[in-house]
Amino acid sequence: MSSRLTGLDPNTTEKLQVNSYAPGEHFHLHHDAYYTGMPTELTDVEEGGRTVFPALGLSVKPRKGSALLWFNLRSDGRPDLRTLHGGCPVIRGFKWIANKWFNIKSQMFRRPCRLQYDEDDD
Ligand SMILES: O=C(O)CCC(=O)C(=O)O
Ligand SMILES: [Fe+2]
Repeated sequence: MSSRLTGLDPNTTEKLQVNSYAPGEHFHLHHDAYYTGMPTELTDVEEGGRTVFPALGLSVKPRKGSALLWFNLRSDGRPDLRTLHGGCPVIRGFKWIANKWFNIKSQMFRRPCRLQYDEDDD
């Protein structure tokens, strides 16, 4: 299912990773080394638990059944530093997410390294 949504090669993915956060729990700001992750929200959270991207000015409220997809690495394999993100503390309720990680290996045919240099990539 996730390879249909992402258009990526499903052969170099990690096993589905399920994480839960109780009230007060959070995930510090970080960059992920996988090519892309697709956290899928398994629950609605009463309050808090947003996923935030401070460099992009984005904050996303967890909603049951929704998935977030972004590319941590550029097509040349270097990290895209704009993807710094974290999970804000849950205030009320519980947050459960399932993460599907795609490695960059074998994605060169689906998302080839571009010949054109794009300044937006830096
Ligand atoms: O819980 C979140 O909103 C973010 C989770 C995350 O970034 C991760 O699992 O790598
Ligand atoms: Fe992450």
